[in-house]
Amino acid sequence: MTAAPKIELRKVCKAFGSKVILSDLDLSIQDGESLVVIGGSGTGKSVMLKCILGLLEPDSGDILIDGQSVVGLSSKAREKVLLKTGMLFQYAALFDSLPVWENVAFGLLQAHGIPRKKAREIAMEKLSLVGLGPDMADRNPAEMSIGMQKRVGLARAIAADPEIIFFDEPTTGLDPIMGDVIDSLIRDCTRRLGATTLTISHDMDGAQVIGDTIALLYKGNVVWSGPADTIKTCGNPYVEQFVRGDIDGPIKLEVLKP
Ligand SMILES: Nc1ncnc2c1ncn2[C@@H]1O[C@H](COP(=O)(O)OP(=O)(O)OP(=O)(O)O)[C@@H](O)[C@H]1O
Repeated sequence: MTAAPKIELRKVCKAFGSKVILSDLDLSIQDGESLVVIGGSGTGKSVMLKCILGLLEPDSGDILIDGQSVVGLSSKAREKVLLKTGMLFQYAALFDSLPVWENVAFGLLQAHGIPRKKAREIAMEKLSLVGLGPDMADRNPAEMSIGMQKRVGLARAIAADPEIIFFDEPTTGLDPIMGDVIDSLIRDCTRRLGATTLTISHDMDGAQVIGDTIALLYKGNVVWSGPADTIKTCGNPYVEQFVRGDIDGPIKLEVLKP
C-alpha cells in the first residue's frame, strides 16, 4: 500500500468576490519531499499557503495533512496539527522585544511547554546549525543584518524538529550571494531533519537549490510540475517563459488599467 502524501490539496478553490484565485488546485507532497511552488506575482501562492495553514478557508475542495482533512478545524485541533510544522516567514518576522535565543525558542516555550533552560539549550544547538555562535544568543534581532535574521528565522523554524516546514519567499531582501547561502542552509537543515517542505518563491535559482520538485502556478493552478533538475530542459512553454522572463508567451501579465 502506498503511503498517503504528507500534504495534499484536492481541487481547492478560493475566490475573493468574483476574482477566482485558486481554481481546482491539486497538489501533493510526499513524506520527506521538498516542493517549491513558483509563480509570478498575484498567482495565488500566498493564498494557497494561507489555506494550508488555516488562515483562509477554501470555498471548496479539501486539504489533507497526513491523510487527515485540515479544512474547517476548530482552533484547538488546528493548533495540534500546527505543532508538527515550522515556518520561515518572508521577512523572518522576529520579535525585536526578545533576544535571539528566545525568538528561536518561542514555539518550544509557548506551544510545546519546554522549560526555559532546556529550550535555551535547544535554541543554541539550532543556532549553531545555521552558523550562528553562542555570542549571538543574547543579541537583539533588530541589530542584525537581514541575512542573520533569516538564519535566526530558520533556526526557529527547525527548533522543534518539525515534520513539515513552510518557507515563504525565504530569500526576499537578500543579495544573490546571501540568498544562495540561505537556500543551501535550508536544503541542508531540512534534509538533516528529514522534513517535508513547501516553499513559495519567485526565485528560479533558489527553487533548484531547495526543491526536489518544482511546481509552476499560474492563475491558481499548476501548469507544470516535475523534478527540479529538469526545469530548464522540460520544454513547457509556461516554464520557458517564466525562466526567460519574457513578456511574450502563454503567461499574460495582468496590467492594471489606469
Ligand atoms: N484577503 C484577500 N482579499 C482579497 N483579495 C486577496 C486577499 N488575499 C489575496 N488576495 C488577492 O489574491 C491574489 C493572489 O494573491 P497572492 O498573495 O496569493 O499572490 P502571490 O502569488 O503570493 O503573489 P506575490 O508573489 O506577489 O506575493 C492577488 O490578486 C491578491 O490581491
